[in-house]
Amino acid sequence: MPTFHEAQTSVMELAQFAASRGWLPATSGNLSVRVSDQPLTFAITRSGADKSRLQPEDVLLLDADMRAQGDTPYKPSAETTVHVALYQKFECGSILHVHTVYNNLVSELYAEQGFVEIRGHELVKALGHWEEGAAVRIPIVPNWADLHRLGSAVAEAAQADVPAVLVRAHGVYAWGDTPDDARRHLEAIEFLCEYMYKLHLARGRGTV
Ligand SMILES: CSCCC(=O)C(=O)COP(=O)(O)O
Ligand SMILES: [Zn+2]
Repeated sequence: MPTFHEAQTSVMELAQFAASRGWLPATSGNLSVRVSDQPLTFAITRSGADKSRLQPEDVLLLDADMRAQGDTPYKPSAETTVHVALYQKFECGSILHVHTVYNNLVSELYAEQGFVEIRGHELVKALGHWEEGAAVRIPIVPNWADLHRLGSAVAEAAQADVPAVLVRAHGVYAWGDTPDDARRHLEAIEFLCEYMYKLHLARGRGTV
């Protein structure tokens, strides 16, 4: 498990990476790294920070009740509820939440069935599925305004073998055992969302 200082640095590096891809527009998104298990503590971005230029003080150490450890004038991410619910369900070490046009489009296209299925695509290997013709179903949950309800909905929908949940017309939560794993999963999910949307368009035009 990392120290708070190490986790803080990881959160800042992850934010730099996601921001460089344009995945954290208009202060959206939140990122966290687990620091301890029992009791649960984790480093997470503060609410409203511009995640493309985080300073160390923009990353807070919180407990499972979302109380900041140590002095800070800042409030934790409004979506800390989702991070806590996922850390309590899984032993993951890092959780990343981003808003992108492609993950939003896919969440709308497949919202009614409650998941998007990706079958037989090479990049599902990056999500841990190496078997022939593997399929993954990424759950899609409503964008509940009540953030405790949103946290419960994401955690209930989350499956151990698919490290992501889409929130309709909002964004995606992706996680992994380590910050690098979470980042790889997020990159794969974003690639696959772009692919699924463009495949949908191409099929509509009859070009594939
Ligand atoms: C300005 S984006 C709306 C809130 C949101 O969805 C988000 O991801 C950022 O919220 P935070 O409190 O973590 O800054
Ligand atoms: Zn969000």
